[in-house]
Amino acid sequence: MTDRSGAAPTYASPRDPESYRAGFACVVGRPNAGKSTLVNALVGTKVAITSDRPQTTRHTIRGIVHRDDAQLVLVDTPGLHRPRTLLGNRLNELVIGTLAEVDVIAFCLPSDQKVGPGDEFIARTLAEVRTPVVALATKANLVESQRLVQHLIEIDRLGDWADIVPVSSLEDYQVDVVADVLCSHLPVSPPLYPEGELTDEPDRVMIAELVREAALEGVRDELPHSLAVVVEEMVERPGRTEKQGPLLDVHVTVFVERQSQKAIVIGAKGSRLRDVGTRARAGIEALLGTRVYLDLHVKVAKDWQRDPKQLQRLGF
Ligand SMILES: Nc1nc2c(ncn2[C@@H]2O[C@H](COP(=O)(O)OP(=O)(O)OP(=O)(O)O)[C@@H](O)[C@H]2O)c(=O)[nH]1
Repeated sequence: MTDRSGAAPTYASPRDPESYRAGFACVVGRPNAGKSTLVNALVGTKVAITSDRPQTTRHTIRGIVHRDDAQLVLVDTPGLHRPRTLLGNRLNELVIGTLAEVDVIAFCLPSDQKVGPGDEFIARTLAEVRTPVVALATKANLVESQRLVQHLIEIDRLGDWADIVPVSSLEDYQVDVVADVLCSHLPVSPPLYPEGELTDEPDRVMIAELVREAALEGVRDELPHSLAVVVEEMVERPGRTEKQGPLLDVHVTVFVERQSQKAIVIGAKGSRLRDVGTRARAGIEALLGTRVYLDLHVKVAKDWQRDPKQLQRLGF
């Protein structure tokens, strides 16, 4: 693969090629289990989008952990959940396909919640693939030690795990242990990606996620499941002087399912959409390192979650 500038990539020179490991890990768990936060803690910078609302991670986002002894490529999956709509089905197909291809799976089970039917569903799915699974008691800082022990026992009963590790991504408790354990399951291999690369997610997907995150912020209804974002076009504005500097025009469409949801996203006299645009633009400028003019449109695509044609158009 080539990097964005087109220059020849520099690969890490492993200290000991005989023992250097590299491979893929997939992070699964029910919605809100702490998957994205774990990926960010492992990689050490924000690559996946977190929110306190379930299922905000629609796309598979990779973060890459570079170590002296290993390179761990993390695949952050959408919430693995029981399919209710066609979208749910597609997501689960995507997740299962990914599970079979990776070298190790991290299964997140939040310590502040009992092991439940959602976790059992995922455990059954994991039992179908041969990939080793490391079970993680996430958000360990949220509970007393007695409750944590109980949680670890419940996890142990749930399936056949390669390891079980309690972790808190926010408190940086045992994040390094999780990295060690995941790396121990990778094959001996030269590095797969150039050093310093954190994510190979295309800019468009990251931009769409930034807009989606901004559009969801503070909305207290069922919008998360009804919102999809498409980056239609990214073009450099012609005729800019050197003094003005480059400006990138980014045209984005936010799809909602119903007219009422469109009104929520736009807000009174467009006030909310302007805020969404301002927040998202700041993130996009930070991501791309250039000034951006963000053009946001909200469109109603009726029942897009259930319509195969619409799903394809929206990139699912
Ligand atoms: N206290 C505490 N909260 C955490 C920890 N890890 C994650 N959280 C919180 O749990 C919530 C969900 O975390 P995410 O990382 O977005 O969860 P996710 O599994 O990626 O969620 P989906 O994308 O919905 O599947 C967020 O509000 C996080 O801040 C932790 O170690 N301690």
